[in-house]
Amino acid sequence: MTEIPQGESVLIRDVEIGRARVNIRVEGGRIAAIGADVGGEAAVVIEGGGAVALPGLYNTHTHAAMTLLRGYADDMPLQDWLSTKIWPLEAHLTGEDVYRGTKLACLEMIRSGTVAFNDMYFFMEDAARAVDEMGMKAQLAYGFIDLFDEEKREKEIKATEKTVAAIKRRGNPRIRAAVGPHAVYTVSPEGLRWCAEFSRQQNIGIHVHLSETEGEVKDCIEKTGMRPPTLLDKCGCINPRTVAAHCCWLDTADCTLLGDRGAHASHNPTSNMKLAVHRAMPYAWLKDAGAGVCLGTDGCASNNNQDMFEEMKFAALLQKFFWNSQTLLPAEQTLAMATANGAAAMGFDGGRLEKGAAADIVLLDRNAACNTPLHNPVSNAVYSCNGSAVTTVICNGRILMQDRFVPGEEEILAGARTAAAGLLARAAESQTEE
Ligand SMILES: C[C@H]1O[C@@H](n2cnc3c(N)ncnc32)[C@H](O)[C@@H]1O
Ligand SMILES: [Zn+2]
Repeated sequence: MTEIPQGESVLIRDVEIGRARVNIRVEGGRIAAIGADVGGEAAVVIEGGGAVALPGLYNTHTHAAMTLLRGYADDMPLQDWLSTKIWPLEAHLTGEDVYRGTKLACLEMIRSGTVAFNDMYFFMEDAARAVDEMGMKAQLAYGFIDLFDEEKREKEIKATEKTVAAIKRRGNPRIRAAVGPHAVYTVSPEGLRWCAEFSRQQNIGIHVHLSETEGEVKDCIEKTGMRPPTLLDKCGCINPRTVAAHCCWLDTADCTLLGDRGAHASHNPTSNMKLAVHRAMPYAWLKDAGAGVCLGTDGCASNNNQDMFEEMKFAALLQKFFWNSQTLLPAEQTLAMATANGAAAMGFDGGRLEKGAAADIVLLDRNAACNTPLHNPVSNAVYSCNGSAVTTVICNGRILMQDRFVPGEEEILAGARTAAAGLLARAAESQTEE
């Protein structure tokens, strides 16, 4: 088999949702019916054999093509890591690299049950091509970094306009454009204001890094007299279309601001622990304030994989550990962060196993060790399994993986290896020229 048979109608027979054994009928990319008696003719029939069914996972913060940088620079402080290792290597990236790196990220995400991701990177037209081919959903933003320089700002504005136009031109409802002002320490207030205005005009999302480190907050206060969320808000960047990644160093007033504006905070516990940002996103304050709280992996240079099952476990554990509470972020809420909340943050209709919702469905091996015994499928999904328990993934009714088969896997891996080697060779060559 080189392709997976697809059809307008899909019948998934005998899966477990909660404590019930049911069938799921998919029509035209949506869930048409769920129930023990659901049946009828279908173009494609999947035998679940009692597999655990979950909603597809939504990864709300990543830099997908950074798969190519996996293992390139570890165990360093964040600013040092970005400025001495990551940015110098990224300067050598090509569109083809981003295409191949994003294909690898999609493969990894599909294999671990993710159907949609929120991406901020460069050469996003090439990322869009990768997403299109892989059948996932994504919100793609060009990483806007003007470094407080006017000339650079003009270039970033042009690059953002070009990216958004190209993505919109595709007319693919699975692929959305967003603006991506990187952070308050890399984008001038003028740049932030332009991003806010452009996203309003274009009716697209905003994807930004926010209050990741204590240093970021201190510097921002010193320079502007404002905490990062207030500065972003003054520039128009905090609203219901905003996904703010990290949000580690928020105080209660910051959380109230995000909640009042209806913005979304993407928790990235693995990256935060690895980069030792020394504080966990205040989940309880954000939730009390009414902000959206969702979950992301961050890029592979700080994670170093794209497995949202691992991310769920780390989120639930980090919250408990850091805030010293055994009851904080229970399994059900963790799964909601990774599914329905993520879909809401990205403006997609999905992440729910309900009639009428987009058919984003993930099946987990019922007989895997991590699912044995099956007292509580949600507990197993969050605390016991990782992405390798996933056997079948459906996104908007299209089957992206069936019985652990993803079309084109070998070529994707070979392409990414070649791209990664080429990238490092170009960087080394330019060093010897200097
Ligand atoms: C879009 C830009 O964001 C950078 N990037 C990757 N990981 C992080 C992080 N944890 N914090 C800030 N920036 C990051 C990418 O390396 C790229 O330069
Ligand atoms: Zn990031």
